[in-house]
Amino acid sequence: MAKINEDLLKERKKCSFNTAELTHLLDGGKDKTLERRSREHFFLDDPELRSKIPSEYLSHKEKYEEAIRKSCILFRKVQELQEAGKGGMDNYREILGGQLGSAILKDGNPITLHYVMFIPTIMGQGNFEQQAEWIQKAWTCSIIGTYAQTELGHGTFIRGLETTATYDPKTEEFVLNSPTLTSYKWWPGGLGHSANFAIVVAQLYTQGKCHGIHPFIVQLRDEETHMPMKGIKIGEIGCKLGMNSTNNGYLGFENYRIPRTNLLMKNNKVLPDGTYVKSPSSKLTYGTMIFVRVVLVQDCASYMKKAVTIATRYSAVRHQSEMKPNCPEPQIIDYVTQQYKLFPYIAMSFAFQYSASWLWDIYNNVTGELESGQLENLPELHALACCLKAVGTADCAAGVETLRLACGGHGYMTASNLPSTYGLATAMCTYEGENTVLLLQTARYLIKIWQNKKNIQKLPTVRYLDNALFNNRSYEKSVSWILSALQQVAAAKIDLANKHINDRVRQGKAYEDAWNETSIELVAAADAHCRTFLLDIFNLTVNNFQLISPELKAVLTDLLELYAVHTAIRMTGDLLRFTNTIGKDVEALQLWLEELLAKIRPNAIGIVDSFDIRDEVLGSALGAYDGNVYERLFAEAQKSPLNQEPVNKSFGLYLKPFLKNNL
Ligand SMILES: CCCCCCCCCCCCCCCCCCCCCC(=O)SCCNC(=O)CCNC(=O)[C@H](O)C(C)(C)COP(=O)(O)OP(=O)(O)OC[C@H]1O[C@@H](n2cnc3c(N)ncnc32)[C@H](O)[C@@H]1OP(=O)(O)O
Ligand SMILES: Cc1cc2nc3c(=O)[nH]c(=O)nc-3n(C[C@H](O)[C@H](O)[C@H](O)COP(=O)(O)OP(=O)(O)OC[C@H]3O[C@@H](n4cnc5c(N)ncnc54)[C@H](O)[C@@H]3O)c2cc1C
Repeated sequence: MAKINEDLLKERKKCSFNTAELTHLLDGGKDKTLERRSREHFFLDDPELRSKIPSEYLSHKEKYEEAIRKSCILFRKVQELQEAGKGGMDNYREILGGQLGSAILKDGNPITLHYVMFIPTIMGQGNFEQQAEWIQKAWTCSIIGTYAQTELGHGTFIRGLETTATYDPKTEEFVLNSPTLTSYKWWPGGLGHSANFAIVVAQLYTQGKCHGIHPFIVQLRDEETHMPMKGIKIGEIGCKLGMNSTNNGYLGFENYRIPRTNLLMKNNKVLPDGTYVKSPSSKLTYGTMIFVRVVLVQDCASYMKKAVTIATRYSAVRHQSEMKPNCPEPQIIDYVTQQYKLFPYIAMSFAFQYSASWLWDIYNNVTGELESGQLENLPELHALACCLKAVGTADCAAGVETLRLACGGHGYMTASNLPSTYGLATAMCTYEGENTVLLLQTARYLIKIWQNKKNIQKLPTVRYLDNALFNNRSYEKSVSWILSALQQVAAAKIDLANKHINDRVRQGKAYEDAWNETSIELVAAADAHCRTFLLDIFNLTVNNFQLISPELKAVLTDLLELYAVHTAIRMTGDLLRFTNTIGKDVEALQLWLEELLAKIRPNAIGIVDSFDIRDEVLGSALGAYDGNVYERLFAEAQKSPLNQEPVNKSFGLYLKPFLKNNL
């Protein structure tokens, strides 16, 4: 093992709690930690899954080819684990989610959509016969699918999609067409050259009537030759800010026929004669999107943990400037401004992990109810999933960028792995529902609840709104005070937005125009509501831990308090505007924040060590466990193809003649 950097050694000695205890707590138990480590060993120590050349130096085409090579090995290995009865769903979570997957494929996996959306859509939207026909093929990867919903012209407004599927009762087939350029499917992951099947979302026409968008299973390529089927126009959309090996594609149809039974018919049906049979809720078709939004919140925690581990370790190793004359240069982690860039994101990763697991439980309960035809809890789940996805991904992307900046110049190197982590994180703000649009969905729910509070006590995530407007508690240095103040802010923002919509309607505006004119406030209200949930769950979780050591409890309490105070300070204006808070209280909050940064300082390295992220997962010269930052940066530079020869041919071709001409 390489020699450990002296600063990190000292930091690790300072830690006041047992890091293994926190690792086990975060994993859900010691057995889970061991299972995870054994899974990491199984994947990361496989030489076949290593790259000889850093992916940044490959061409676009080579990147894709390497990604497909690795993806096939990766999923074959997942299948092996499943067959051996090891790990179950956790294997998929780790491979597809933020940690293992992005370690092996830094720039994204072209087959992800097969697991994250193709299979879940068949499971959620297919009837019994369709599941029997397709699930087995998909599980065993006899076919590879993607989820083709977004078009060149529409991503958000899915009722406006233009691809048509017109039923022909004579042949009992649907005929797919892309009537315009803007109707071309655009974006689906793996669609370009990887998938041979897709769930295609299209407007269903039968008996001369359009019944709105529906999901169809469509074969795109020949199963043997992989050539596009006749009537299918398909390709890749080109280079992007990040995720350059996910093979996002375009797709058009020209009178392309599929059997009637390829319409997923669990919810809506078309009978052989063309009769349309409607489901109890048109929104059941949107089920896969809820599923992905729910799992993305977990990914936010993963990316944040990764970025904060890199930046915190680097900050302990890096020395810069003089704090006092003629004294040694301090570690940059000793600058309080640096602590302010790092520690709130450590705390935030806990907040997101805990909320993600609550959301996952709520999702499972509600989808269980949907199976038995109970729909009443779907709107609350939808509203919560939308805001947590939006706030989680926005905070995660902003956090990764702050942490990259916290690493100075070296953070700008791809060898820090912060740029590609940012590429993955910022994409989440757009896909699976653009964040502003999702916050407006939550706001729509909150306004409805505000206007009719009759059943509010039955709705756990919004029941606080019943009386929060009048909380008015005087300042106390406690999480419970901050929570109560944030709840009052959320309630006041919803109330005010509601009032402004009503005022505008009274002035003669159409409700939709009044809504649009109030939408900045509506987004802010949904954001504030979401932040009350995040803090509430963090608080409940830490308070419910019974069997942990007092040392660990103290650290988690520090992190909870930091998360609370940091949130409150970011909302200072709102606190002054909507609660009893006065200037002196803001000063007290600021002092409390500084106190917490100082308390967390000696444990910072211990906490990020507890995340137990292997060096291969961090993939960073700045964040490795041994802290040998400069040696690793130097070694990474040697991998540049330009450094493989002392003189590049461009010298002879261009520089030399240019230099001569200037003599
Ligand atoms: C199986 C094995 C393994 C499993 C593995 C498991 C582990 C996995 C591990 C982790 C891996 C992660 C890795 C990820 C990698 C991902 C890669 C990239 C993926 C990216 C994919 C995409 O990017 S894929 C496209 C997503 N594209 C959108 O996301 C469009 C947004 N656009 C809308 O979503 C709608 O278009 C929008 C705006 C609502 C308006 O829709 P609209 O106009 O029809 O609706 P309205 O606004 O009129 O609303 C009418 C009423 O519907 C209500 N409602 C609306 N939505 C509802 C809903 N979903 N459920 C219930 N109710 C809903 C609403 O609340 C209203 O209710 P009410 O009337 O009562 O008020
Ligand atoms: C990396 C990546 C992977 C993707 N993978 C897939 C995939 O596998 N399958 C798939 O089908 N799609 C995929 N998508 C597409 C993605 O789901 C859409 O890009 C997303 O839903 C946003 O839609 P849009 O691009 O049409 O943005 P737009 O809706 O055009 O958004 C542009 C702007 O308009 C605003 N806006 C739009 N509507 C409203 C409104 N009602 N109120 C207020 N403001 C509004 C937005 O807030 C935003 O600021 C992917 C996208 C990315 C970036």
